[in-house]
Amino acid sequence: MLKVPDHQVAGHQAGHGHPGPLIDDSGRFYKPLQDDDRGAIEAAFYTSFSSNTRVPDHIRRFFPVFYGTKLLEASDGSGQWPHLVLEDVVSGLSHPSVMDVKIGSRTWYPEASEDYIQRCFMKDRKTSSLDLGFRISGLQLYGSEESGLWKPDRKLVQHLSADEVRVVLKKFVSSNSPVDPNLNPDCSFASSVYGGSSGILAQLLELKSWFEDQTIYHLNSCSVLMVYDKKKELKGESSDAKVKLIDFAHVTEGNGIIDHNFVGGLCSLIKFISGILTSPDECTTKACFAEL
Ligand SMILES: O=P(O)(O)O[C@@H]1[C@@H](OP(=O)(O)O)[C@H](OP(=O)(O)O)[C@H](O)[C@H](OP(=O)(O)O)[C@H]1OP(=O)(O)O
Ligand SMILES: Nc1ncnc2c1ncn2[C@@H]1O[C@H](COP(=O)(O)OP(=O)(O)O)[C@@H](O)[C@H]1O
Repeated sequence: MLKVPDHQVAGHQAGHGHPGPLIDDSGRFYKPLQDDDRGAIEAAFYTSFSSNTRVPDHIRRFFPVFYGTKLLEASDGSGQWPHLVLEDVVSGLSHPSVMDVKIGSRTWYPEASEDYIQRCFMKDRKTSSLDLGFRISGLQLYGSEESGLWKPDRKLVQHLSADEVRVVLKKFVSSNSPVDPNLNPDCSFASSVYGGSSGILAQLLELKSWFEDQTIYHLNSCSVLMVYDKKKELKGESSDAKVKLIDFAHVTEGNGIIDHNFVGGLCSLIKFISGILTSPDECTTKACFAEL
């Protein structure tokens, strides 16, 4: 049975004349192809990437598995619509904590239309992208049985300062309530989710070392999705923290040049996360929580 995912944290949702993603019980995520160049570019990227022998296997695991495209009844009831069939990277998690981080200080690229460049330019300048090299596009995490799911306003999280971004990255790996402005995030899962030989930081560093060298693709406006199961962390079990790259609607050819916009953003995100691991107790001002 297909259903609308409640774990979607950013991107287009059903409404305003276009369908949104769907999931099924077998762990697949169906992303509607956008009906302009973006759909064709993303489908072409997945097709090229899946068969590109220059992509090492240890890097391939950071991308959702691609199962082709399929015509499906659109989630907004508008009829049959082509969808990308992808691995649902959140499937099987009971209390999924999910954060979508759009990488790059600029989301525009020279090949785009002038109108698109102008829109991106304004968004990059107004959000944290220009200052930090990335912006949090959206997130969700479980607070507690009482407070339930915390899904802060997307527009708010995109515009945070460096201090506020640090707070959100701390909340993401904390056991205490994310909604209480008087609580300093305890970072009790930082070492298991961000740290360790297979944690999020190690995965980001592995990606970085490939992106410092690869010149095949430029991942414009692409996101890092960070995912783990908070329920497992609360029970002291391994939560299989994962990093996946998503959203390839603006990929262009690298033409022998490294994707320095992506590498820069990744380095900046890495610096924030490694700072939390080395100084989890660093005092965070109350003003930062109040905003959220
Ligand atoms: O429609 P909006 O204003 O929500 O903007 C979309 C963005 O949402 P956000 O600015 O983060 O709230 C959205 O960003 P996210 O994927 O949510 O991070 C995309 O940038 C989307 O453009 P495209 O599909 O990548 O070409 C953007 O869609 P377009 O405006 O380019 O259609
Ligand atoms: N393969 C996937 N598995 C699970 N969730 C996904 C997957 N791809 C995307 N998502 C969810 O959908 C959101 C939007 O995806 P994205 O590809 O960025 O769409 P858009 O092109 O509309 O911006 C992400 O923030 C994430 O929550």
